[in-house]
Amino acid sequence: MLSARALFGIGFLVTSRALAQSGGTCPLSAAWNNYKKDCLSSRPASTMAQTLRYLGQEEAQRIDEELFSEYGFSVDQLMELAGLSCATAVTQAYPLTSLVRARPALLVICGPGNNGGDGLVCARHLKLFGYEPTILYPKRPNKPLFQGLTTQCQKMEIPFLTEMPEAEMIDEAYNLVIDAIFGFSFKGAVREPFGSILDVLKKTTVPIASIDIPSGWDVEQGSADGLQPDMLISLTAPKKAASLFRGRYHFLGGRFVPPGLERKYELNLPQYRGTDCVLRL
Ligand SMILES: NC(=O)C1=CN([C@@H]2O[C@H](COP(=O)(O)OP(=O)(O)OC[C@H]3O[C@@H](n4cnc5c(N)ncnc54)[C@H](OP(=O)(O)O)[C@@H]3O)[C@@H](O)[C@H]2O)[C@@H](O)CC1
Ligand SMILES: [K+]
Repeated sequence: MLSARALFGIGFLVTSRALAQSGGTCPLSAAWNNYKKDCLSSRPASTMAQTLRYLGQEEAQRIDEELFSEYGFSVDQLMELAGLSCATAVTQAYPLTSLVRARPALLVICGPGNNGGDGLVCARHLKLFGYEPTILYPKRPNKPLFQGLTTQCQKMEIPFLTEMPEAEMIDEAYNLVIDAIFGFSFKGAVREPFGSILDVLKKTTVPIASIDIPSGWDVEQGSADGLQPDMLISLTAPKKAASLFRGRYHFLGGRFVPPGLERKYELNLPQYRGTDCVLRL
């Protein structure tokens, strides 16, 4: 038997196009809207917010290493789950029907490490979900993992830009920028070409969704004059700087933490709902 959520999903897909054209409403879309509203408005109890651990940089890196060394995961496995979480969170915060541009165009900016890899996976899933991502990937590591992810995006017919557009052009063409430039290994002053890219992003008015950490922020201290994203998707557990996030949507994703690891680091992760891979914090 199909779950209520699955029925809502099917109904949403079938009816959204017709409703967009007619401007009408129907009980099914009203039910879906209620479900969505419920997801978006369900903030955790204050006790949960108090106990969820916000990780320091070294701790986040240690957890990452343990997932691979002691728990037997591979990077591409966790990256796939992380990127899928990010794409799913984007669909919840910015559903196709809510986008202001005629085309559901998004710009995904990918950095040189695993955060950039999450961005490539996220872009691929967003394309499957009906969005039109375009990728900027200026510094590509010479490793099979990233080459494979790039090929997959190319085969999904996702265009790649050769240079960063001007801020005005981004505001005109895209509904959202996905910031997959730096994650929890970022340190020190930003080096080129990412300094110029972040300068342009700071001038844009289009919402920014940051994966794991707003890029350019110190992982623990944040950055007063840095990016101010509208959305943050914290992976595994939020990092300390996430307590300074002031945007509208903070999601937790990366539902892959084994119980022993959660206990060891006292992560106190909140309960995800049902089979969801993301949770709004
Ligand atoms: N366990 C989890 O939760 C999982 C985490 N995952 C994801 O991995 C992310 C962490 O990935 P990561 O460790 O590869 O590092 P990341 O932050 O992408 O950047 C490293 C790159 O940035 C560069 N760089 C650094 N500082 C710089 C500067 N100042 N200016 C310019 N460049 C600078 C640095 O260059 P280098 O120092 O090597 O020259 C290197 O190339 C994490 O946030 C999450 O998104 C998932 O994929 C899987 C499960
Ligand atoms: K980021």
